[in-house]
Amino acid sequence: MRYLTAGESHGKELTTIIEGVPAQLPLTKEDINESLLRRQKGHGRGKRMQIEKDLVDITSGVRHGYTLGSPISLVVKNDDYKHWTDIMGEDPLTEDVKLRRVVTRPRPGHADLNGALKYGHRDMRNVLERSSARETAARVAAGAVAKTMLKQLGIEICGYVKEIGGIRAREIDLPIRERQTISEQSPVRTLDKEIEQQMMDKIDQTKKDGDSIGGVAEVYVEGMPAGIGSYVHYDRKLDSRITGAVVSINAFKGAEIGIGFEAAHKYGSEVHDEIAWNEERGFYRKTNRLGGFEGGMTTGMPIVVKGVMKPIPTLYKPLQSVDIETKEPFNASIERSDACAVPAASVVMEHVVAFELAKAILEQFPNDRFPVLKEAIEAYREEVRCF
Ligand SMILES: Cc1cc2nc3c(=O)[nH]c(=O)nc-3n(C[C@H](O)[C@H](O)[C@H](O)COP(=O)(O)O)c2cc1C
Ligand SMILES: C=C(O[C@@H]1CC(C(=O)O)=C[C@@H](OP(=O)(O)O)[C@H]1O)C(=O)O
Repeated sequence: MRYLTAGESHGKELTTIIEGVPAQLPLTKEDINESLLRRQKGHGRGKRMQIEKDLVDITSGVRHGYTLGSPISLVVKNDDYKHWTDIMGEDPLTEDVKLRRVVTRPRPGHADLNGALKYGHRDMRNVLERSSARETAARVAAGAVAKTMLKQLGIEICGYVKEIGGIRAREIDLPIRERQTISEQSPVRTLDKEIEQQMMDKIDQTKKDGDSIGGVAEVYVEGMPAGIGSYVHYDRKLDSRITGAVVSINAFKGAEIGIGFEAAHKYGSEVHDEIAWNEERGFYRKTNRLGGFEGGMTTGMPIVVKGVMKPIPTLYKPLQSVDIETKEPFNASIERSDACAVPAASVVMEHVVAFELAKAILEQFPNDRFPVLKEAIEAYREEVRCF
C-alpha cells in the first residue's frame, strides 16, 4: 500500500491517492471526516482553521460503502481558495498582484529559502504553498483509511499531547479507549487534566508575546500482533519506518520508541523487558520500556512512539532575514499563523503511524481481499499465542 498527495495550501483542493487497499473493506466518508475534523481542533491554531471545514469527497475506489481494490482518491476542498483566486488561480498574475503579493522575504525555519534555491523560484509562494502543513490534511485522509482497516482487525491507535512549551503531562497508564476519549475531550488533546489549563495559558501567553512553541506528541497502539516488520533488512524494520514517517511531518525534529533517548543513561537491566509466558496470552513482556519493538519487529506489547515538534517558524515577533531581491536585511512580519499546533500534530502523527502499521500488515499477509486478510491475521494471532 502506498499513497501520494497533491495540492497547494491556498489552491483549490487537496488530493490523496492510495493504492493497495484490499477490496471489500467497509469504508465510508464518515470514517475519514471524523479524522479530518479532529485534526482541525486544538487550542493554539490561527485564523485559517476557522475558515476551513475539512470534509472528504471519495471520488474513486469505493462503491456502496466497500473498497474495490482499485486506487482510492480522496479530495478535500480548500475553503480559503475563494479569497486567493487572483493569486492562486489559473490566470497570469496581474502587475498589481505581483507587486503586492510576490514573496521575496524568506522566513527562518520554514522551507522558503531552501526551496527557492533548489527549484529556482524567485516568488517563494511557489515553495510555501506546498511546504505548508495544509498537506497534513491529505495525509490524515490516507491515515484514516489505514485506521479504519486496523480497527476492523482489532488494532486501535491513539495520538495525544505529552508536552507543550516545557509543560509536561504525567505518565498516565490507561487502556486505549480511555486515552481516545480523554484526549478527544481535551482542548489541548492531553491525557493529563491537571496540566491542561497550564498548557493553554502557556499557548495564550506565547501568542500574546508574538512567539510560538512546540512540544511532544505520543502515539499509543494496542492490538498489533507480535512479529510484524522484520529484522532481515534495514528497510523492513518497522520501528525505523515509523520514526521516519513521524519525522516527515512538518516541524517534527525527532522521534523515539518507548523510553527512547532515556535508554542512553540506564543499565541494560533497567531497559530490557523480561519475557514471560502464560496459557492465555502466550509469550509477553513484563514491562514495555522498549515500546513494543525488538529487532525491527513488533513484540505484541502496546506500541509507544513519541515525536518532538519544534515551535512554528512563522512568528509575529520578527526574526531577522534577508530579502532575496534587494539583499537587504529585514524583520519578518506576518499576517496570520498558528502559535502552537502540537494538539493538531498529535492527530497527524496518529495517522502517519497508522499508515505505516497497515502497510506492514499488508506486506505480510494476503492483501487482495479484506475478509481473507482478516482470517489470516486471526489465524496468525492464534498460532503466535500457541507457540
Ligand atoms: C499541524 C501543523 C500546523 C502548522 N502550522 C504552521 C503555521 O501556521 N505557520 C508556520 O510557519 N508553520 C506551521 N507549521 C510548520 C511548518 O509547516 C514547517 O515548519 C515547515 O513546513 C518547515 O518544515 P520543517 O519545520 O519540518 O523543517 C505547522 C505544522 C503542522 C504539523
Ligand atoms: C492550513 C493549515 O495549516 C497551515 C499550515 C501553515 C504552514 O506554514 O505550515 C501555515 C498556516 O496557513 P495560512 O498561512 O493559510 O494561515 C496554517 O494554517 C492546516 O493545517 O490545514
